Amino acid sequence: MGSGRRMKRKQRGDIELTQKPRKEGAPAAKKRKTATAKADPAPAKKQKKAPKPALDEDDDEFDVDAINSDDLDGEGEAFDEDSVFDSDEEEQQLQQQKKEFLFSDDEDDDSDREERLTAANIEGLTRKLDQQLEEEAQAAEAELQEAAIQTNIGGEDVFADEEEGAKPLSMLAPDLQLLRSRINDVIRILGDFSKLAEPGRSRAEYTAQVLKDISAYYGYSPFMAEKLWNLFPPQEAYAFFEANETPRPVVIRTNTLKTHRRELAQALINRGVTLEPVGKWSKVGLQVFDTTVPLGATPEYLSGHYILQAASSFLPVMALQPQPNERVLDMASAPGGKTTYCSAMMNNTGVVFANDPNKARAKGLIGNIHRLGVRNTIVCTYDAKEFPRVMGGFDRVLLDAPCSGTGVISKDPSVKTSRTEKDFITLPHLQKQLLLAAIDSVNHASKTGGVIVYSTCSVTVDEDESVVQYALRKRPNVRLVDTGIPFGREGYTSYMGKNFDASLKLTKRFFPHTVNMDGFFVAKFQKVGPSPKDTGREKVEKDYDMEMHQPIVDEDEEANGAKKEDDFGGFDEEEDQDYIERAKHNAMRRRGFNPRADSAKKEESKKEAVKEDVPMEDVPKDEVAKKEESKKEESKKAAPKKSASKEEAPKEAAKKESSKKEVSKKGASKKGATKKA
Ligand SMILES: C[S@@+](CC[C@H](N)C(=O)[O-])C[C@H]1O[C@@H](n2cnc3c(N)ncnc32)[C@H](O)[C@@H]1O
Repeated sequence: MGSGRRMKRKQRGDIELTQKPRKEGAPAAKKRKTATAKADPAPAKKQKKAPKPALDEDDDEFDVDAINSDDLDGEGEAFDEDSVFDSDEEEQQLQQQKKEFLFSDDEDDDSDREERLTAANIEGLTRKLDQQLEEEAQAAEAELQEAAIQTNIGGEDVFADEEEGAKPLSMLAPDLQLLRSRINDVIRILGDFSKLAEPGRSRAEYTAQVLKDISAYYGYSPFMAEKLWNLFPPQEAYAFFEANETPRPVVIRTNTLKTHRRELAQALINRGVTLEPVGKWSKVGLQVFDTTVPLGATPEYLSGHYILQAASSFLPVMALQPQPNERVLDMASAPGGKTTYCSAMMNNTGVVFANDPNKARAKGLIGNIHRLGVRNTIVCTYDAKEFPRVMGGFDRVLLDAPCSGTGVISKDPSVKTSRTEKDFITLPHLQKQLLLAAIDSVNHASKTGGVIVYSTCSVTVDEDESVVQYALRKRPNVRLVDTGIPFGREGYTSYMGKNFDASLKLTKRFFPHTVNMDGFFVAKFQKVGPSPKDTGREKVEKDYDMEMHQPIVDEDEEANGAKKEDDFGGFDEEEDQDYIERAKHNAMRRRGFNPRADSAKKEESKKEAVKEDVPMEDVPKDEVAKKEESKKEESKKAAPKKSASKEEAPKEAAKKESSKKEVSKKGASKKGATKKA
């Protein structure tokens, strides 16, 4: 079987993030066949059976035996060769799946208990598997035929068509079969260059050829093809490009504010949805294999029991680990998959500031917040670079940064051609600014947190490791810590001649071809000291700490107390001003604002008020005296001018006289009203 289809099959089934549906302790070795499949290909049908997902937590690998059996270079990682199932083993496994369906990692107290899948779900799953097997058998047949007709590009003579005077392939409508075959050949040669390369041909020539073919075959701009190619050894780059051609599994996140995963699974199974837990690593995710109902319109969806959310999008929140009663900032939050997950993890306590400057997207965010019954969120629409000037002192900050989207090409193929070199300058620039703002917004002295998580759905080093490296350099008061995510690949510590801090290996990369998730990057920082260059920011953190250690007076009690006295006494603004101020103060604290910052602002504006012409009762008495003095001075100076414009003077005087009357009338009626009451 050719590499392409075998990998596709793998993406559908073999490399999946779902938990292995076998009894705890059953030998893991059962699931796969090994390199014999390569050396001595079994009949296609046999090889293609049993695509059931089976991935342990550390299965961050993929099958490239289809391409080349050589180990990966550089980082010493090897491709997972044993991805092909033996038909007998498959059968056993299938039987076992039918018997068992584990919700062992469910969120309830009986967390490791095995639960049986309902008959309906088994049936659905089996039907789906049968269908897959059927499709794969057909694909294998087609591939055999295809192999039989492949004669004109063969062996290692990958430059043949260019040289023999024939029109280069690039000038013809692309013959996909030929391109694919040549890509395969060149990848194989690059994998064992000294043995397989044509004498006199350089590696660069082969690379240029394969990049041209990849651009044509998969539809990337030459720039993007090269950028992504450079991330991996040749065999793996090929697997990456292939994986971008197939959609990732549909995953939903259980909203634990409203239901439990087991209940939700049962409800959806009853509606004809075939699903299973997304993997041992998540207690809330469900992978959907098949559905007879639209997942965005079920009663469970509409009543907020789940949200459609890519598995990769769980990861930054899992790394962030927001705790109940904390104060969290989600800097770039729309449409809110991660915000609402934070709220669920915090059990609707504390406060999450969900920020996104894109107002149209913020509407979607608000919609999700309402639908999912989230009540601890404040939505704001700042450019996140404005933080922490807007507010600081957070326990945790999530920056799920705007990015080029090179990790989600299967969802948005326009990324293949729309991104230019300029994007990989401007986006990292913005990401660096945002990450510094995220760091400076966190309270390093937070008793529970002091954590910043930076994530992107891009796989380019410019937007990931380079940004993190920049932040480490600019903010020595943060250090990288383990993300706590049990799978994924370590971040790069060196790339194309650039060396990064050794701690970069604590960051995590996720690739479509390794874990069958969207490409993603996650870095977790711990803030260990105040931001050094900005004492103002330190003060914000100190102020916030002091505020948080004073008891919050219950606003309702206060209001009731005030009302009791108020029943017949009328509303005297001056007398109640104290209550109003205190209530405002408490309300601000509850919402996470620093009331002191506000009172500092008020002081400022009082000073301003002296300069401007504002009502005297709003200005402190000594300021009033000063103001009176300066007014007298001013009127002395202005006197000659006034007499110069004689015609204006009477009108002005009349106006002032009538406005004085207005004011005194209003004052009288106000006093009268108070008296009446
Ligand atoms: C990757 S998306 C966020 C997805 C979101 N975290 C979720 O899980 O649903 C990036 C977001 O960054 C926002 N964004 C762009 N520029 C920004 C800026 N200067 N400050 C804050 N957010 C920004 C975009 O509007 C976009 O919604």
